Amino acid sequence: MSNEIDAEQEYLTLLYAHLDHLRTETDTRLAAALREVSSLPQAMSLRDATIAQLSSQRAQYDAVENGLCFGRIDFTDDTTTYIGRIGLFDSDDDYEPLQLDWRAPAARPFYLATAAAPQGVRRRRHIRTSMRKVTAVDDEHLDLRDPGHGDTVTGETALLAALNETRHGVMRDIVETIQAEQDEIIRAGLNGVLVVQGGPGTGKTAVALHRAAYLLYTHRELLARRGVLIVGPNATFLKYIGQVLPSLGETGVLLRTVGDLFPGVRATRAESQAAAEVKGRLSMVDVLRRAVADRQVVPDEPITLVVERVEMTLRPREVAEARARARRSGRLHNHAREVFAREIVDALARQEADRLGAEFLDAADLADIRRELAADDEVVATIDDLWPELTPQRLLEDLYADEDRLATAMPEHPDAERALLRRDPGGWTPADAPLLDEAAELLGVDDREERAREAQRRRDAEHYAQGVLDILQLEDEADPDILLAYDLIDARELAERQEDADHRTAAERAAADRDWTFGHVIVDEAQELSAMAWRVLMRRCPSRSMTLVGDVAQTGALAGADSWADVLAPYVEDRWRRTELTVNYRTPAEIMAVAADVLAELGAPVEPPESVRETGHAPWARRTSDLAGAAAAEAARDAPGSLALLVPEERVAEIGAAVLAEVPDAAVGERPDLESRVVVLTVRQAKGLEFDSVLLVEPAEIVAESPRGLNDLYVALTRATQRLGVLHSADLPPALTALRSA
Ligand SMILES: Nc1ncnc2c1ncn2[C@@H]1O[C@H](COP(=O)(O)OP(=O)(O)OP(=O)(O)O)[C@@H](O)[C@H]1O
Repeated sequence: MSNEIDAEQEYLTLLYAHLDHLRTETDTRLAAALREVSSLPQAMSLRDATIAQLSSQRAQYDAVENGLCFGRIDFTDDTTTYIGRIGLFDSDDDYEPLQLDWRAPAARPFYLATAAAPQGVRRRRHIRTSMRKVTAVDDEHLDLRDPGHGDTVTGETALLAALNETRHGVMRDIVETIQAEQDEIIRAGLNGVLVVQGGPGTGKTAVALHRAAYLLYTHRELLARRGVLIVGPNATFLKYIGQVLPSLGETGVLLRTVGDLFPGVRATRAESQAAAEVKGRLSMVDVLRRAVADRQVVPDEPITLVVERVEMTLRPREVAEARARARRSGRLHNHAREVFAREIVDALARQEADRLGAEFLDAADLADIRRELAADDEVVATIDDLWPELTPQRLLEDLYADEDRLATAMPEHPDAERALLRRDPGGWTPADAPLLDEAAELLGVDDREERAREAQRRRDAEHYAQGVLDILQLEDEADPDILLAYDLIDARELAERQEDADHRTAAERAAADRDWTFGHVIVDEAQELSAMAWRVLMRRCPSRSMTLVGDVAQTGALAGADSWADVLAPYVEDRWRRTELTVNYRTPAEIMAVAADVLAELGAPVEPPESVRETGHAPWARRTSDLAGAAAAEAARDAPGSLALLVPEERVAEIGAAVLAEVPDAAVGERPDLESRVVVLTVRQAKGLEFDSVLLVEPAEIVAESPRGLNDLYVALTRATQRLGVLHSADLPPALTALRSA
């Protein structure tokens, strides 16, 4: 085998030499572009675009430094293909491929070929490396006639080696060992809604991220322009997965929680599960509609105004008429305010005309009266009281702070009303963000000034572009057969091209723009999203090009989903595809046997995934009257790898303090550092994460804490890659019988 390693080392060295050459070449071009100076804005804009493109290229070369090449397939016709993180080509040999990008169609047999369906592959080789050194090769012989068949298929495969590695709080890519059922999903077509249902540890997150990388590679032009959005359940999770796409050389993807999708709002405030559940209900659309309507006021009594020392009266009937007209205009609240204001001014102008004697006034006099009234402070203030211009933030803050407003907006739900009442403004919760977004849809942003500025800017740009074309025309009075710039492009088009000179990535532009629509949206832990959150995502993706990965047996949020069909019916009816992942790569069989009983008790319409391996570590349970002390002692033990203590919400403070006393660098709190060896978390925080060992504290309490407590228990049990222990003072929940007998 050492000969084989030497041979692969030689090839790998050649590949790295190519990578180094590409780096140097890019650096040289980058330096040249940076030196370029021109007084022509177009030239500078082109320069900036070149710099942006070269910098991103350079970042990609750095990103693929580790594990540049990881595979090789030998075909029965004696050809060989190397597979790696990016494609490399030999410029001295007609650009023959030296290695294929893992996403290229020709690389597929590396992931799909089996002994039963070898696809012309004789041997698949996993090349394991450390830095730039080959450390091992694992061969699989797929052609049964091959003399080497049977020699090396035993022993630790690259997959098991990857699965048994210790975890350090940061998710890694799986590009070297993607399995066939995962590959099918990663490479599924771009269009339509694809649901990936899969039990814990089946690689849903990994598949979602690799799918993003695959789609960006395959549909680069469209997706670089429109952007890809990946939605995850919380900031800790996004940090956990944040390195995977960059390690695959892809940086232009927007990673967000739903709470962060409303531009300018960071939803970090905490709230009760009950309040979040109410805010997630679809009926909140009507609640917000009523809340807006409630801000369009008709007074019970006439209003007296003093304009220019003259007393005027605005009668409820006149306001009601103005409101009816404004509502009938069909415009959004902030836009219809203009109609309302005009009607109120008209009503006051009629009074003034009557006072002065209408028969003595001509049209110009009436227009003057209207203008003066419309500019009068007291009139403006009155209109503001009756039909205020509202931001989404103000609408929600005022609603939450006022029992009467809540009662009007939610007449059928007194309990829900109480859940929403809060008097201190102090920030937004994740469940508020979809409501702010919905409110923005109902209110409309008064962007007239912004639009006027934009129109003027466009006119200026076109005017300038026309000047440039005129100059080119003068300079090029040459052969009429030669196509010139102005034959191909007009001023408007040239101006539009300059617009593209906004060199922020699509992800950066999208993050700042509520009206942005993405080329593709990927949702992880999609079962957690509320009906209101789905509305936001569907607005951001009218093409419905979406990948939704999740597990309806792991739903923890009270507003989350029990069924994919229920979630999707309002948007695509039954026009969506469902696919399933069935193999659990994380949780060993010993732990999955315990978790499967909980799943059965849950009664969710899904099968437990099958574990790909055993570890030989039996899960254990121990009763103790001192939970915090026992948990801290376990945390202090010198066990290998990472350890998560998963504890009931109510006990985080107590157990966190006890653990910190023993292990001062343990991570505890709302934004824990997952790279710490010991972490104390609630199940909500641990969703989607994994650790070498898990210590579950008082499972009965975790079950009791939420109507979805059994789902939470299922999630908690399936977080470990190696070992599971349980500490309890109360009886274990009945679903943990297997553990009891263990
Ligand atoms: N093909 C693979 N090769 C190597 N590791 C894999 C593979 N598939 C999955 N894994 C590993 O299995 C673990 C679980 O994967 P992942 O977190 O994507 O699962 P999940 O389905 O999202 O789980 P959950 O539903 O519990 O959040 C990760 O460590 C991942 O790297």
